Order: sequence, then C-alpha cells, then structure tokens
Amino acid sequence: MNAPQMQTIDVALGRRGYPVWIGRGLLADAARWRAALRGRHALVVSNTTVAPLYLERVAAGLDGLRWSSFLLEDGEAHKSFANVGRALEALAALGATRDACVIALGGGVVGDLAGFSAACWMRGIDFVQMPTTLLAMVDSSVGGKTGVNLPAGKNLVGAFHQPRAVVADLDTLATLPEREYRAGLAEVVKGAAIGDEPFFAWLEAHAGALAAREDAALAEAIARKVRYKAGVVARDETEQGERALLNLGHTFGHALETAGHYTALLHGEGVAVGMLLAARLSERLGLAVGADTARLQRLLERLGLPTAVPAGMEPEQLLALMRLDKKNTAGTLRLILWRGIGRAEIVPGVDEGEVLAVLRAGASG
Ligand SMILES: NC(=O)c1ccc[n+]([C@@H]2O[C@H](COP(=O)([O-])OP(=O)(O)OC[C@H]3O[C@@H](n4cnc5c(N)ncnc54)[C@H](O)[C@@H]3O)[C@@H](O)[C@H]2O)c1
Ligand SMILES: O=C(O)C(=O)C[C@@H](O)[C@H](O)[C@H](O)COP(=O)(O)O
Ligand SMILES: [Zn+2]
Repeated sequence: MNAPQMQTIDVALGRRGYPVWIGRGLLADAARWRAALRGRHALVVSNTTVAPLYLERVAAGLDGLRWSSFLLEDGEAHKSFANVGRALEALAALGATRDACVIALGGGVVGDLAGFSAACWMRGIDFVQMPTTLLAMVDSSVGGKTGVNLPAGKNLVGAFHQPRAVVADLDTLATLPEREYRAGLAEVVKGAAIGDEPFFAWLEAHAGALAAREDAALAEAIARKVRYKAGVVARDETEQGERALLNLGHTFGHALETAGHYTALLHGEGVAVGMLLAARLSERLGLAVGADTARLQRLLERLGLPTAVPAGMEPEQLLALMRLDKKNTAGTLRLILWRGIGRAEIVPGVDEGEVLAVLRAGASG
C-alpha cells in the first residue's frame, strides 16, 4: 500500500494560527519545521523512553542553534509541578532568551508539561509539538491546553498556550506499544461521539482496520479527528462554551485515572470508561437512549478498550475527585452529557445521587 500523503490542517487562530503536519519522515524534515524556530536557543523536552528512539532525528535538524534536552522519567506521575521547575532551570542553564523555543518530543505528558514550561518561561515563549503517540497526535498536541497534575487531581494547574506548529510524524507510531495505541483511539472515538455522527459510523465500519493499525484507515482517522478538534479550538480557544464538549468522559475519566494512581488506567482508557458512564448517566436523566450507549460500548470493545470501572475503586472517592473538576460552577457538578451519537451537551447542576448510582453500577461494565 502507498504511504499516506502528507496532510496539513490549519488551526485558524488569526496571527497565532498554526499548521498541524501529519505524514511520514517529518521529524527528519527540518527544512519544514525549522521555520517555526525564530531564535538561537531550543530546549527539547522528551522522556527516557522516547529520546533514545527519536531525539537524534530532531537533533540533526538543530544545526547552528544552542540547544539542550531535558528528559522526564516516563509516566503520568511525572507530569508534575516539580518537573516544570526543572524544565525552567534547564532553560535558564541554556541561557534561553525570549525568542527561544521549547520542542516537545513525546506523548501528551511531555507535550502538556513542555507547553506549560514554555508558557511560564519569561511569561511565554514559543513551542513546537512533536507528538509521538496516537493520543498526542489526535488530541493533546492540538489546541494549546498545557499544564500539570497536582496530587489533588489531573491538570489542576495550567495555561492556554498555543504551539507554533505540530509535527506529527506517523513513522514514530511503529514503536508505540499496543495498549498506548488503543488508548489513543479512545480520543478519536470521543471526537466522533461528541459532534460527528458520520465519522462515528465510519469508525464502526473501519474498527477492524484501525485495530489492525492499517495505514490508510489510521491516517484518515487522525486527520478527521484533528480537523474536528481544530475547528472547535478555532471557534472557542479558551473554553468559554463549545470547547468544553471536548471533555466528554473526562470528569469521570480523570477521577478514575487519579484514583488508580495513574497505573490502573491510561488517560485514553479512563476516557473510554468515562464516556460510557456519561452515556449511562445521560440515559438515567432521560437525555439519551440505550441503543446509542450500546453502539458506543460495542465500538470501544471492538477497539480493545476497557468499558468498566476497575475493581476496588470506591464510588464515593470518585465522586469527591469529580467535585474538583474545572468545569464545575457554584459548587455543583457541570458535566458533558449527550443526547446520542454526535450530540454532546453541557449540563450544569447534575444530581450527585444520579452520578453515584452510575458509578456504583459501572464496576459491572
Ligand atoms: N492538552 C490536551 O489537550 C490533552 C489532550 C488529551 C490528553 N492530554 C494529556 O496527555 C496525557 C496522555 O498522553 P499519552 O497518552 O500520549 O501518554 P504518555 O505521554 O504517557 O505516552 C504514553 C507512553 O508511550 C510512550 N511513548 C511515547 N511515544 C512513543 C513511541 N513513539 N514509541 C514508543 N513509546 C512511546 C511514553 O514514553 C509513555 O510510556 C495525559 O496527561 C493527558 O491528561 C492532554
Ligand atoms: O482540548 C480540550 O479542550 C480537551 O478537553 C481535550 C482533552 O482530551 C484533554 O484530556 C484535556 O487535557 C482535558 O483538559 P481539562 O481541561 O479537562 O484538564
Ligand atoms: Zn483527553
């Protein structure tokens, strides 16, 4: 089969707009991405798994710059405030001036932390996203949400800070572990479930090809999800309204991730379970019908994603974590629920008793 063509999707934010390049061989194609680096300094933020695989390709394109790398230990637990401090110290050691650039080479953990570090250094410098997981390509590298976790919960500290470019090199997916790949598919399903019924039907028709990592289906799924997200971000960059829909499944999912100490469930897995819980809650509240929930569950299962709350997680503890979600207002839960495939909506003042009932039933899948 021929390699998929390179695609460019623009995130239309006026002067701060940027391209998302999706294709093969892009990390080594410095002629393309060097234009996004304005100054003389660059800090490559990566981790101890990704750097040995791909840092050399990026480094080959940094000729003539003063650059260094800052490597995180691998894992969600390292998306921490302490590591932002270390990244900022690395920028200081480099002598980075305001025209310096941070390059995020890795998955969403690296991208979120590197972007937040760039937002903080000298009150904001450029950064470029080089996502190497499927999840980062279809979601975290696009849209400028950056930040880190606190022990109290996920992403509680952060900033909106858009990258100058996103370089999604599909070649890097060759080394991505199967479980991580499938977790990325959850964020693809999410986009379709929120607002694109035809895309959802396409995913149902191509679930086998996607689970088998077939090139053509994967390239199309990535491009469709990025195009969808880029549109939402362009209309509502700082989540005053519509963008909150991108959080479908996340209030539940973040609570599940945190309760599981970031080892029981990956982010995408938490989102998969969280979307189903949101769907079931929507049914209980009379917003959605069971047939749509069943379609969602079936698709997630075919993609090899979990659909049940892991054993041992306490519903009351999960609810307590959900109370600290950033979408909440006036001390009440504000959730993304849905009216069926492609029709998510923001629902304020959700009854906690109904949420607990769904969490209690969720362990049985
Ligand atoms: N900013 C946003 O809009 C946004 C959106 C979605 C998720 N997120 C955040 O992203 C994070 C999840 O991202 P993720 O799923 O990419 O997880 P991750 O960054 O932890 O990466 C997953 C695993 O894959 C490894 N890895 C990365 N690229 C690899 C490659 N090419 N080959 C082999 N191994 C590779 C990593 O070292 C890690 O072990 C969470 O913190 C989540 O909150 C942010
Ligand atoms: O881009 C967005 O907006 C999203 O909500 C995308 C989510 O997939 C992502 O996990 C994001 O980090 C969640 O953000 P948060 O605001 O709930 O912390
Ligand atoms: Zn997410």
